[in-house]
This record gives sequence, C-alpha cells and structure tokens, in this order.
Amino acid sequence: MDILCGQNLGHVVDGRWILDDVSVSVTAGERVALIGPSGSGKSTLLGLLAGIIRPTQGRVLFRGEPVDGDRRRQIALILQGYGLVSLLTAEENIEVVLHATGHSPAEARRTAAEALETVGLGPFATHLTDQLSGGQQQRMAVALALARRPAVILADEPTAEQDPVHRDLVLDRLLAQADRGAALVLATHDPEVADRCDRIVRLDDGRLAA
Ligand SMILES: Nc1ncnc2c1ncn2[C@@H]1O[C@H](COP(=O)(O)OP(=O)(O)OP(=O)(O)O)[C@@H](O)[C@H]1O
Repeated sequence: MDILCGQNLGHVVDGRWILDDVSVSVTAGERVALIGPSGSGKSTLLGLLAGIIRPTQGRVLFRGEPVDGDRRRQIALILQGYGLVSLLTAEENIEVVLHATGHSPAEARRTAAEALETVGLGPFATHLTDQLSGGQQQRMAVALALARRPAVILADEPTAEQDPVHRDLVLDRLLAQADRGAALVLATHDPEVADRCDRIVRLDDGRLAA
C-alpha cells in the first residue's frame, strides 16, 4: 500500500504553474529518486508531499489520510537550507526535536549521539551549528531525520555538499532506512544516487516526464 501519495498536484506561484498535474506515490521500504533539471519543481514537490506547502490543486495522503497533525510528524523533510538552529549545538538541535515529540531527556540525548555518530559527526556533537561546515551541517540535517525514525524521509539533494566518502556514507545511511520500512524520496542531480534507488521519477518543467 502507498504510504505517501500525491494526487494530481499543481502549484501556482506568481500566476505561473510551477507544478502541473503531478501524481507520485511511494510505498513502505521503497527508495525513489526524484530527478530533473534545476528549476523543474523537485523542491516544490517535496514541500507539497511533506505538507509544508499547500497545493493549489490536488492532494497529498499519508496512509490514505490528509497530511496534518501527527501524520505530518511522521514525515521528515531534509531541506537544502538544512533547517537547523544556528545557535544550538549539533546534539541540541536533535534533542530539541526529540523532546518535542515525546522522548525523555536521556533518550533524546542517547538517540542524538547515535545519530550524529552514524553520519560521522560524533566528535562534533557539542559544536555550535554555526561552527560546522556546510557539508557537516547537511549531515546534521540527515542525522536529525534519522533520529526521528520517521515513516517517510523526503530529502532535497542530501549529498550535494559531500565529498565522495561522505556522499556514500550519507547515502548508505538514508537507503538503510528503507530496510526498516521507511519510504524514501531523494531529489538529486547525482546519477549514482539515482542508480541506487529502486525507481526514478523525472520532472521536466513542472510536469512528470515520460
Ligand atoms: N517561492 C517562490 N517564488 C517564486 N518562484 C518560485 C518559488 N519557489 C519556486 N519557484 C520557482 O519554481 C520553479 C521550481 O523550483 P524548485 O526549487 O522546486 O525546482 P528544483 O527542481 O528543486 O530546482 P533545483 O534543482 O535547482 O533545486 C523554479 O522556476 C523556481 O524559480
């Protein structure tokens, strides 16, 4: 069964349809690569699927229900801008989110430490986000998504800032989430990332390409 399903999605910005009649779905354990030229609408589609952008047309269903409240919390969106709090440390960024979703302080601390370790950021756990490089901040954003153990991970070019070694590490960690049943949608310009997914969805000028 589809875990997340976007039906006939359309989105207008400044009178222009930047997405037009796009239907896309992903099942539990599936890894989908979202590809297409710059400006083709990949980030917009991820925002719609995550429930943070309201579609002009169409709807998004999570396990058959509208994406709101608790259902939205089961979807992690890794943004290109990372969405981190710059004045908190790496571990605090994750702990804050885990607290807010019901983890005890001890559990939040342990889970944050594990997640940072898993993306190679163990030694940077107590560093302020501002003091980390762009690539390290991107891995923090990935660690945050992993720590939440969401049902769906939507990631916007999650390896774009990584060197080859860390690119493979991030990709391994994300793809492994599918083994525990998570659904993944990875927007990417990297053919090797797309090759490691189960299926490719291509956008071209706001429409699904054949
Ligand atoms: N808030 C906005 N205001 C105006 N135009 C926007 C806005 N958001 C997106 N767009 C436009 O919508 C189109 C799709 O943008 P989007 O960021 O979704 O593309 P993308 O495929 O993710 O690109 P990239 O690969 O460069 O990240 C672009 O033409 C962009 O300029």
